[in-house]
Amino acid sequence: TTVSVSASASHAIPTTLYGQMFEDISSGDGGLYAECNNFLFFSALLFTVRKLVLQNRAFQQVTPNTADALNAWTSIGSSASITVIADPSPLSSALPNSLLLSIPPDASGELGFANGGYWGIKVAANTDYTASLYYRLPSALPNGAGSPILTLALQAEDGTRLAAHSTPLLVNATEGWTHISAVLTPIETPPSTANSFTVTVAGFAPAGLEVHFALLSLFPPTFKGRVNGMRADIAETLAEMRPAFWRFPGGNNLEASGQTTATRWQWRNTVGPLTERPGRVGDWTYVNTDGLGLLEYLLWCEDMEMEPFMAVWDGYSLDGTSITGAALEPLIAEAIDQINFVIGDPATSEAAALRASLGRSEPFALTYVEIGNEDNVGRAPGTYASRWNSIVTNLTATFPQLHFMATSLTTTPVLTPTPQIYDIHLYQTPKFFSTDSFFYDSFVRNGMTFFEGEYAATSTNNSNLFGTPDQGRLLWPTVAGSVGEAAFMTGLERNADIVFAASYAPLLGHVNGSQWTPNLVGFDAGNVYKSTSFYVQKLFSLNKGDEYLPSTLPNSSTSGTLFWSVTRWNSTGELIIKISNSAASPAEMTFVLPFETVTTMGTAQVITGAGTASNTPEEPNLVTPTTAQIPTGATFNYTAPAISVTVITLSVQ
Ligand SMILES: [NH3+][C@H]1C[C@H](O)[C@@H](O)[C@@H]1CO
Repeated sequence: TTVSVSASASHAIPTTLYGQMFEDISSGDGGLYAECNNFLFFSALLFTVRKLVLQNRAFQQVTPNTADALNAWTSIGSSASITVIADPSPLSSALPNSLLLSIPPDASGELGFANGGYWGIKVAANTDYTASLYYRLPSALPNGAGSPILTLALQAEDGTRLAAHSTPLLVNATEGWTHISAVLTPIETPPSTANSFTVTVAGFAPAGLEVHFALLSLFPPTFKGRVNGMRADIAETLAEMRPAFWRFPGGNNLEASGQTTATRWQWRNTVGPLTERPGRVGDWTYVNTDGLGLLEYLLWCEDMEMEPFMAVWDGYSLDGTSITGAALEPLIAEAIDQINFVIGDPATSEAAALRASLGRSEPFALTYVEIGNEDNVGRAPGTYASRWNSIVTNLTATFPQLHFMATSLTTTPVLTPTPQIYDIHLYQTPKFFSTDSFFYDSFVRNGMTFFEGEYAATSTNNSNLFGTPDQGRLLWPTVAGSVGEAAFMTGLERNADIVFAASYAPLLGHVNGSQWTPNLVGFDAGNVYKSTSFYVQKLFSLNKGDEYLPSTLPNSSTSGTLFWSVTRWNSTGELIIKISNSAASPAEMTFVLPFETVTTMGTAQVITGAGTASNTPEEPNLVTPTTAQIPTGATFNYTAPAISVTVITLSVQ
């Protein structure tokens, strides 16, 4: 195949082209959000039947006085008993439940309870873990009872205490809640992640003891040291691909999961002190703590130098019901407040003043707001057109500088005002992606632009893209799937005059249990797993170029197996040639470049392997990119390996 390249760019490659889509789908609580204790409750849910309402660090949205409500906590000491209760004088109205530790008279020893982390807690020597909790004593201890000692500790599987902090219980803390926080710094690294966070009391009077506990938290070091921040190893992996944007909070998890609007994601419940965040029954079978909330998302975008692509709820519930007309008005007001929390002026907007009160008076950068998620005709009762009209008319009037993204099908229903942007999602087979990089070539150029907000090869079975593994569903991205996605992405670059952003979905998933596979990045308590598709996303994102150079078109028929795109960094003239070869045999290519002086040595970064090969926890680095110097020139040959992605970079004067 000979590829002749034009010297003059046809269009820019937008800086926003490659980014990340996020929603809490075994990815926030128990993942990117660094709180350890959540992991445990989350795992309890995943291990047990879906019926459970997920427990988390603050017993949010659970049924008190049930075994389920304790699911992830285990008592320490046979005479200690623990129960989750609806506290008669709760820590806050947002957190009405607490854990009651009861120790009977004449008990002795260290008694309490433990939390085993989400399939474990990673503990490393010389690392600071911030443990905190609230406690209160329902009744004063008898005089002369002395002060029982409360100990927060990290404990290894064999019972070794890795780090501990002890403090006397304030025996007169009978009415109010006492907050304690301690930094636990182990001096040794335990042999596994099967560690526990323990809370124990000792030295209590013969009369026994009752203590209420609430909002028990254990944080490891976070990305950039942010308080209530992100798990550093996962964050650093995501940062590797230098994403240009972050779509949040969903995805399905934005939506209302029941008949009522009460189950939608509500931004106000996700900001402010953790004691004021009630949590929410999310759309992926577990309760979200909402410890990862709107402000945390916005600060994360700044820490990662990403643009927020923020969604507002649009009145659609995942059960297919939706609200329109006057009933939407309060939700439109809520969306206006949500946007004002991000960009408003504290002097004129209460929501912006709330942001300022939380320490951020300056507005955040925001350009794009998505109206709902996947609210296409197939899922909504055809009310998207009226909801879009009500919402966007109001938001445009209030925020004329923002660009709103529609989530319905581009062909129907007709929307007014006419959307400037549609968010298109595409889940398909590796073969589809390998042969359909021309998806956008036929789109009319009428000013409409597109956000490919979710795409992934999900299954080898094109008649069941979301089935089970034995029906073809991919558990992990495969080389064939990643090669297909790369072919598709060469098409995104060829059509970057109308496609301004794209993100693989879902971004993150826990390898011990999640609601969706495949995911771009997997993780467990101690590790992060980079998939073959992650490497493709990273290679393309780091080697974007900023202008597209037209070249000989690939074979766009369904027999096509070889796809490429040529871009350039305008400032340096450096060329980037991305190639996807999905054929089982190598592809001989000749590149004819219209430049006088082309370097005779270029760099080729290659991802290749068996089509069914995946990076898994068992073989996390089975397929990783290799880098080689290759002979180049004004005309040069390159052999694209079978089932491979190549990114060639070469300097041109
Ligand atoms: N159903 C998929 C599409 C939806 O937007 C996401 O929540 C899901 C996983 O990426």
